[in-house]
Amino acid sequence: MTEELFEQLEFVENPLFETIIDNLLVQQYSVVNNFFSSEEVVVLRNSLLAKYEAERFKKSAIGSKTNEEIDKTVRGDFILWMDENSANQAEQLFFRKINELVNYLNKTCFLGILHKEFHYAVYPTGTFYKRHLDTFQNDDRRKLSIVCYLNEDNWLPENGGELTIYTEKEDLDILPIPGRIVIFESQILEHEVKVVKASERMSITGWLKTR
Ligand SMILES: O=C(O)CCC(=O)C(=O)O
Ligand SMILES: [Fe+2]
Repeated sequence: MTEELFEQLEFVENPLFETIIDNLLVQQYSVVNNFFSSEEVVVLRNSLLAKYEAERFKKSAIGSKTNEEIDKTVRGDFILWMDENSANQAEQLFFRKINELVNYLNKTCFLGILHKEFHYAVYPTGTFYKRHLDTFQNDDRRKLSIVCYLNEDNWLPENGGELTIYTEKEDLDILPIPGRIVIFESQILEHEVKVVKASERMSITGWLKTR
């Protein structure tokens, strides 16, 4: 029997995914270290850097994918949208893992995730993304936000660039440690990227969407 067929017949509980779901239910966010191994991070970072150096990134904008406006006082990162249909090997690896999570969420939580969109992001020194809600971007179909950090191993607290999530209880500062992913409720949690003080901050950010 192929693995795929087996999966369709028997539901296998995944402890990591169960932890993510628990976290989301209790606190509306989940921080997972080593979601991507250090080898996978290297592969993904090299893919990002190759495209960044080929100048395929553009200045980020606010608004929806089709209704964009550039405002450097809000955000200063450079982005490149990923296309799953023409994914290179690194991106195939990325989407395999993300799809595993999406399928699990749909099976266990009936989240009804039908679409997803992801982009690479580079925040050069001095850039930031002011406090916002991801659904301000004219997109109320965004259900879960996912950020995956691709920085070098030696990302130090003094480099800045923390993701700060504003919960009812606290302001949570999360360092963009390589391999770490952060998942949170797009429609509920405001967040920001603090000023990057040294180095270039590299990531993949995306949204799981309904309808
Ligand atoms: O890079 C991050 O930590 C968060 C990015 C973000 O908030 C966004 O792109 O909407
Ligand atoms: Fe955001």
